[in-house]
Amino acid sequence: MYGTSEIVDAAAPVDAERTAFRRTEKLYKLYKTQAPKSWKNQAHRKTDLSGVIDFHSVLESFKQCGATPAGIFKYECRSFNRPVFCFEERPGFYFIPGALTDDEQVHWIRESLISFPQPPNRTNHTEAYGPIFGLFDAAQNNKVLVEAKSTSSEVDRILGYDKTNLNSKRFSFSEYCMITNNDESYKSVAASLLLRKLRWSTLGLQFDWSKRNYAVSLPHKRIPDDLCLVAKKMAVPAMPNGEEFQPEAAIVNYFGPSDMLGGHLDDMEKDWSKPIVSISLGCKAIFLLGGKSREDMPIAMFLRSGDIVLMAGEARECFHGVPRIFTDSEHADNVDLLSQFSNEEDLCFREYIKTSRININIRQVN
Ligand SMILES: O=C(O)CCC(=O)C(=O)O
Ligand SMILES: [Fe+2]
Repeated sequence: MYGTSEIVDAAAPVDAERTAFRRTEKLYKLYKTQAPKSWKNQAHRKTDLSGVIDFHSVLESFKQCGATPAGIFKYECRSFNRPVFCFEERPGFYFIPGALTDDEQVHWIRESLISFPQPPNRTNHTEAYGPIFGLFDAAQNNKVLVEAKSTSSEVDRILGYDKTNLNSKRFSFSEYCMITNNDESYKSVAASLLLRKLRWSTLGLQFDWSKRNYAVSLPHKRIPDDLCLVAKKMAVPAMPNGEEFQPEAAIVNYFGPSDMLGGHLDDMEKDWSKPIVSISLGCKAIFLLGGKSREDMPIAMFLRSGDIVLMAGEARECFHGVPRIFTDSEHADNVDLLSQFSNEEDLCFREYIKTSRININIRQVN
């Protein structure tokens, strides 16, 4: 539940200097109130959501009366048999509400947590720990990541350590009880904490965040065939006639309760006429679609689990970001999704996705 007390915006006079994108981000981002710590549920500043476009309502009213709100139109595409909406002012942006079924959402949440962070795919933890295998399973079984001291080739084999790889960091998961002898020389960290702090994993061609380009020389696997199929199928409305989308890389973003993704452009791919196919899973979020300048007023819209957006052509030049995810039961809009994880063995998925959002965005690089 949202509380009613608010913190006053300390930076009000500075606001005039900020860009329209920053001002809108500020409007929607999560602010904790300065409520006493003893309050059971920490209150949040109430956000005015009346200006946020809800494409599920747009779709419902379109079904009922065949009309769309001003500035939005239904995109007609003969080779695509589900509703797609566009903005008159943002050519190249496509919104496909409820594109994935519940079963498909469950599948991609499992894959995002189990398979996608597996080496050779890199994650935000690779830099610190080297390649780590079985993160989700380790978190589920309360394991701890421990620095491997042994140099035996057997350990190398188990850890998948490649002697030709200059990154010689080697960590592996261990039963908690195995490290209780308190040997100070061993660095260790709980798998559950690493899972909570998982921010991204990269599939296919690996993206190098420090150089902001695709590191083609890094070892990588092809994007899984089933993900390629979904991306090709969903990309159709945004593809030039007769051409097929060729998925080569994907970034998986993992959002915790107070995470946001600041305004940015994705400009490292060669051909901007090809779309980015962006899949939302888990908690509801607000997506901001700006213009070509940070000064252009962004359009705010909700993204729910199963929604897909495409950004191609001119929309590739538009700033965009995710200022907010909703993890409170009133706004998260994930009751149906959570009910899909009701078996005991699915508890760990349920606990994770109850307060998280996952975004898989798939790209054609060349
Ligand atoms: O999380 C989202 O919906 C957008 C992600 C995004 O823009 C990106 O990863 O470049
Ligand atoms: Fe992006």
